[in-house]
Amino acid sequence: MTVPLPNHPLKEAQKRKEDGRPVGRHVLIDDVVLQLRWHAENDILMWFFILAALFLGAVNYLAKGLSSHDQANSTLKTLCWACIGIAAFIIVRFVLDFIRRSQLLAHLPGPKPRNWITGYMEIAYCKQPHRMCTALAEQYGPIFKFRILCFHVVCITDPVLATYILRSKDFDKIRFIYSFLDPFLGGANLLTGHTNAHWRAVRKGIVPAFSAGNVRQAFGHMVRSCTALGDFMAARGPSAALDMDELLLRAAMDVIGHFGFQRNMHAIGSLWQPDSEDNRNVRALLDSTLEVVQRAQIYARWWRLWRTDVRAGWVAFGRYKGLVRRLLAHMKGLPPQGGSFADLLLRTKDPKTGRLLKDVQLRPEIAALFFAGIDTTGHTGTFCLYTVSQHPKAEAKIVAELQRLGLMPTAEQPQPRDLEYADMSELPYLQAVIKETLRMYPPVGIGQAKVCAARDTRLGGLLLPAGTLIATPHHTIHNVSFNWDTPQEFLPERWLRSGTEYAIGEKLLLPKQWYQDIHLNTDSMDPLEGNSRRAKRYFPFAEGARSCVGQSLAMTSLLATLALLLSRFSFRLADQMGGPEGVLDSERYALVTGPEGGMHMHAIPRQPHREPMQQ
Ligand code: HEM
Repeated sequence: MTVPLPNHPLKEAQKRKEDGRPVGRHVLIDDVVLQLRWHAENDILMWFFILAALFLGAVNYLAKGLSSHDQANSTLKTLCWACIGIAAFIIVRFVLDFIRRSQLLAHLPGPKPRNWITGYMEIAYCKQPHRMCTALAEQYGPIFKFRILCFHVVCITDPVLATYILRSKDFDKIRFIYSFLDPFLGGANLLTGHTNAHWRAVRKGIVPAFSAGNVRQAFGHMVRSCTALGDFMAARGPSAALDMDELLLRAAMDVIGHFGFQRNMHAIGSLWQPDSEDNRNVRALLDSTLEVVQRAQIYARWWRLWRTDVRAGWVAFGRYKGLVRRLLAHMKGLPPQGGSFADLLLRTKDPKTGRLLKDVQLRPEIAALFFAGIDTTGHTGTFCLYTVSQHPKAEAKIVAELQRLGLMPTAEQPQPRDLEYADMSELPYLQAVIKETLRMYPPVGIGQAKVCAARDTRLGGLLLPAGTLIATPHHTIHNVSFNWDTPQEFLPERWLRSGTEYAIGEKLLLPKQWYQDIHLNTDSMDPLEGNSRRAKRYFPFAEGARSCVGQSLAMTSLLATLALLLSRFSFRLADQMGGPEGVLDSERYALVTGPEGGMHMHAIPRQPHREPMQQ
C-alpha cells in the first residue's frame, strides 16, 4: 500500500542490505541522490560546500600573494570550483524537487501565500496557529496545503486519514522540527526522538510506571497536595483574584515530582512562605518550565543575545538543566523500588550497547517527562475551571455528582469524607467535562504528526511527494463543523454516550477513491468492528505508538484536582481577564496552548467549607 519510509536514505540502503535485498549500483546512486537532497533540505551539506568553496577561494587568494607556486594555486582553484559545482548541483536538484513537489500538490486546495518567498509563514509565527488552521479547514475542507519557505505542509483533518496517519508505522515524527527542542531538553528523548530502537527501549522500559497500580499508589499524594492547595485558596479569600493557571501548574509539578522521582517539590506547600528558599526554587523551576515551553520558538532568534527576553530564555534553560541534574542525582540515591518511574528508567538498557543508559541519555528523558507533563496537565485543569465557570448548568451537575458521593459539605455533614481512588470511576459527568474541555482546548493544539515522507508516499488516493510535512492538527480535528455537530458549544453531555471519540455516520467526507486501501470505517454503530478498525475524531493525547505515555496519570490527577477544588469552591472569572473574549485573546500556542499571563479567578467557598489545614 504505502511505500515504507525510512527517515534517512542511507538507513534505507543499510536496511536493504540487512534484509538481503539487492543493493545494485543504481540503487546506491539513487540513495546518494536522495541523501544529497535530504541534506539540502536540511541545509547542512549545501552550506558545507558553499563555505568550503569560500574558504578555499580565500586561501587561494592569499596563497597567490604569498607564494609563487602556481601549481598549488591551481589545485586550490580546482578544489574551489569542485565545491561550487557540488553546491550548485545540490541547489539545482533541490529547486527541481521543489517544483516537482509543488506540481504534485497543485490539485490540493489551500491559501495563497502572501509572500512568494516565505509562503504562509504567518501560521508558524502567529499566537494561535491552531485556530488559524481550524479557520483554514472550514474554508478549504478536510485536506488542504500551504507552504512555509520551501516546506510544503499538507493538513489532514479527515478522521479516517488522520487516524491512519497517526497509527501507521510508515509516518514518523519529523526530527527536523522536534530537534529544535533537543538543546533545551539536553538531547533527543522519548518525546523528540525518532521511532527507532532507542525510543522503543525507553518507552517499553518506562511504560509499566504508568500502570493503574502505580497511579493508584500516587493518589494519596495527589489528594494531599490538592487539599493543601484548597486550604491556601480558602485562606486568600474570595476577593483575591488567584492565578489558577499558576496554581494548577504547581499542583501538576508536585504530582509529577512525587510520581516520577519520589521527590517533594514543595510547589504547593511553599505558597505559604512566599519569601522562602523553597518558593524561590519552585518559582525558578516554574519559570524555567514555562520558559522552555513559551520560549521554545526562541530557536528562531537564539543568537540575538542583545535582547533581554532571549537572554532570559537562556538563563531559564540553564536553570532547567540544573534541576534535571539534581533530579538525576536524587533518583540515583533512592532505594530501588521496582516499578517506579525512576527505578525503571535507571534499569533501561541502551539497545546499541546493551548497557544501562548513561547520564547524558537519562537527563533528556527526565527533562522530557517534566516538560511533557506539567504544562499539558496544568493548562487543561485551568481551562476546565474556566469552562465550568462559564456554564452554571454543568457546574450544578458536577455538584450533584459530588453530593451523591458524599464529597460535598452539607449542613448535616459539614466535613465531607475524603476523596478515594474508587471515586474516580463514579464521576462520569466530571470526566465528560474534562473530555469536552480537551476537545475544545487540546493543549497540543497543532498536533503531533508533523511527519515527513522521505520518498513519495501513497496515502489512500493521495500521492504525497517526498519531503512533504503532514500535519494532523488536534484542535482543528476536534473543532471543525464537518467532524462535529455544534463544535463551538461546550456540551459535556455528548461524552455520556459511548463512542463519541469515533467518527460517526456512513458518510465519508471525501470521494471514495481517497480512502483506497485504508481499512478504517466511520460506522460507529457496528459493534463487531473492533475499535482499532474505527476512525477517530478525537486525539487530545495523540494516537498510536507515539501517543502520550502519561495519559492515565494526567486523567486521574485532573479528576482528583477538579473534584477536590469544585467540592470546595465555585469559580468566577476575574474582571481583569476581560470576559470570555479576553480569555480567547489570551490563548497562546507555544507547543502547548495556555492562557498568556495566567487565568485569574475568584474562588468562592461553598458553604460550609473546611477549616484551613495548619502548615
Ligand atoms: C492533559 C494532559 C496531557 C496531554 C493533553 C498530553 C498530550 C500529549 C500528546 C498530544 C503527545 C504527543 C506529542 C507529540 O508527539 O508531539 C504527548 C506525548 C507525551 N506525553 Fe503527554 N499529555 C499530557 C500529560 C502528560 C503527563 C502527565 C506526562 C508524564 C508525566 C506526559 C508524558 C508524555 C511523554 C513522555 C510523551 C512522549 C511520548 C512518546 O513520544 O513516546 N504527558 N502527550
